[in-house]
Amino acid sequence: MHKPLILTMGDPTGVGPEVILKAWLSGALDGVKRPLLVAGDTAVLQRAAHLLQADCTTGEIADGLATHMLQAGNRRLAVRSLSNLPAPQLSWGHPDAHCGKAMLDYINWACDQCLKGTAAAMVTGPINKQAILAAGCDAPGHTELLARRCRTDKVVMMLGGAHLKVCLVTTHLPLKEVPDTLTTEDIVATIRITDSAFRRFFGCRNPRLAVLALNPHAGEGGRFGDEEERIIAPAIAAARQCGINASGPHSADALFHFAARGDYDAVVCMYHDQGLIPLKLLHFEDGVNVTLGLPIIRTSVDHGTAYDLAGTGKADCSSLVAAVTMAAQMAEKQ
Ligand SMILES: NC(=O)c1ccc[n+]([C@@H]2O[C@H](COP(=O)([O-])OP(=O)(O)OC[C@H]3O[C@@H](n4cnc5c(N)ncnc54)[C@H](O)[C@@H]3O)[C@@H](O)[C@H]2O)c1
Ligand SMILES: N[C@H](C(=O)O)[C@H](O)COP(=O)(O)O
Repeated sequence: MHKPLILTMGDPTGVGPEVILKAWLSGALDGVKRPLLVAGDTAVLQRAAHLLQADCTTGEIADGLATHMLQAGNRRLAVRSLSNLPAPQLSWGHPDAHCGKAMLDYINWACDQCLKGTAAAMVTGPINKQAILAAGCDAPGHTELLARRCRTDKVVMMLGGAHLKVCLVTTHLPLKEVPDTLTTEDIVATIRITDSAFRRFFGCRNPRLAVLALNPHAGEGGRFGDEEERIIAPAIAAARQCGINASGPHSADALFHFAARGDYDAVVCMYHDQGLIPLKLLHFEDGVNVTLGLPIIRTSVDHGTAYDLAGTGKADCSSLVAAVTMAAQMAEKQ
């Protein structure tokens, strides 16, 4: 029997519950060869089913990791109900600390199942970082939270679609702190983790990694900044010494064109928006967020809680479908 993929429901007041149900009800996940199990809250999922006008019933079960089952026609979805939120009273887009705690409980439980080997991978729905802070967790997102829980020092946030994959050296911090945060060691570690994950999970024998500059025109020989010469070029040289096919520092403005046409397997970016603007421009619908370097497999939707859409039934579930599909593919290579 295949181990399940656990889907964490994310913020109960955002679009997470809706995109999970939409993907399940549409049949878009039928091709996934592993059982799916939602770590969430049955009452909140029922509310999402109402929103989608789906005729969906809920029942209790005790079946492996599941405690409940949602049924719509002949479709069944296993659920581990980990919170008992007052679903009808939850206000769309306004998660309180109880919602924040629930989001954390879903993630921590799913992570622990993956660490124990009772699940093959986890796929996360979008959370609200303020709400988890209100519940006592100061991690800026899943990436850091999972790194801590798995006791892993260095992980890499990768977002990707068919045409472009970006790996970030720095993630959630003020832009003005980026230059002082970049170090040669951290860039080398990002390149190494990316290289190893692309060999293992994405079928690349010798991954072609483009490493970006920080400044315009790669610093223009020092005229527009010296991070390229001081920090980034030495990292590329060190990676190449280890046999990694890394090149750069490339000017960020032009490089994405060549990466998207297939000249590189991944682009190593110095900061969040450097990588995620081109990525979401090309792949907002079908992009997947993956944490590389963990001892477990974690993929995620590439979008957030979309409060402007929450409660309307209009959220697109393509990214969730892509994230589940990628988790299943990665699990085959575990
Ligand atoms: N994986 C995660 O947990 C994750 C990822 C990104 C952002 N976030 C969080 O989400 C919150 C909102 O962030 P944001 O506004 O930057 O990004 P967002 O992705 O929530 O919204 C940006 C825009 O994209 C649209 N959008 C998002 N998801 C969509 C979908 N499934 N279908 C159609 N349109 C969609 C929204 O309506 C909005 O116009 C923040 O708290 C952020 O930290 C969480
Ligand atoms: N930077 C991600 C994005 O914009 O999609 C996002 O905030 C996710 O962060 P975590 O996976 O760490 O929650």
